[in-house]
Amino acid sequence: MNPSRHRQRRSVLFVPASSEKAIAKLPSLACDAVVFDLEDAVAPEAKEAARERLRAWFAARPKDGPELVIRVNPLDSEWGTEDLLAARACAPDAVLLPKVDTPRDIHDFDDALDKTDAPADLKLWVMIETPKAMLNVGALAELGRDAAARLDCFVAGTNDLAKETGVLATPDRRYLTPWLMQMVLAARAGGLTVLDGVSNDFRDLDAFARECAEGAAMGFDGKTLIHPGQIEPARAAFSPSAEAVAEAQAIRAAFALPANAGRGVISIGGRMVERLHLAQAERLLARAGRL
Ligand SMILES: CC(C)(COP(=O)(O)OP(=O)(O)OC[C@H]1O[C@@H](n2cnc3c(N)ncnc32)[C@H](O)[C@@H]1OP(=O)(O)O)[C@@H](O)C(=O)NCCC(=O)NCCSC(=O)C[C@H](O)C(=O)O
Ligand SMILES: [Mg+2]
Repeated sequence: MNPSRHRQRRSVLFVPASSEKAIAKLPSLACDAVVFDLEDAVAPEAKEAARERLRAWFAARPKDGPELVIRVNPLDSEWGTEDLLAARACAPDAVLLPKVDTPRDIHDFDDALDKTDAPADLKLWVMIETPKAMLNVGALAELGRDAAARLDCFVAGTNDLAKETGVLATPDRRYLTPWLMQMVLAARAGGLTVLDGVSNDFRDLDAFARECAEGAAMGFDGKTLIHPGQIEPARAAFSPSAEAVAEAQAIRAAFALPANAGRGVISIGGRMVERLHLAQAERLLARAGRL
């Protein structure tokens, strides 16, 4: 398994690459990953200066800190090639590709990266935000099954999905939820991490905490964020809770009892617990241990 797939991606903050002020704020922020945006958050006339700002920032990048990602414009847009070259020069941990429709788009981008002699450990994240990407999400995820593949992470683009489909983005996300679940399922099949979409209403942190809890329950690994105030609620929601850790420890302890050594299924507190639950508990404890 690719080591980057074990990284925590609970809180993933978008930062417009054009915003000097937002970039200057980064050392004080405790998010798991930062996505420097060259796409929708940057006006056409500001793209070139934004690339230059990124080059300068990455040249003095801190040794430790969050995972660093650059979102480029699509390769076939007027900014795509320059963005790709700037990303290559910055050497982030990953590049995030928006508006992907088909596996061909990923192959083309991968080939373009190879032509720049990009290192094999430069990862590729992909926005799932078009109707075609939704229809192809299983085939897109398949590309992550190869251990050497760059493809590492799906990011839900709920704003673009709403725009392209006409679906109403209600606060409870009732019309978007089936597609989000499909994305989680596909990501699991392909061994990818998968991040929930952004919440635009960044001042309402109660609603945001509910949306994070919902995203965690849906199986997302973390949430993409647009504002520093969203970091802490996301971190909390996507970390194993004290109750979940205690329950996992109880399952581990029960199976460690000599009386249960040869048993596949036991009962704990009136509930059936099988060895698959033990495996699940071990995974949760390992994750909690890494945090
Ligand atoms: C949404 C914002 C424009 C709001 O900005 P602002 O009004 O400045 O907020 P505050 O005054 O509350 O900011 C307080 C301080 O925090 C800094 N700040 C704000 N946002 C960020 C950030 N994202 N990263 C780092 N620092 C940030 C401010 O500079 C203030 O600093 P200080 O005064 O020194 O204390 C703004 O939050 C913003 O631009 N957010 C990011 C927007 C973005 O990147 N959008 C693109 C990605 S989302 C997307 O495209 C989704 C997807 O593709 C889809 O289809 O759904
Ligand atoms: Mg988008």
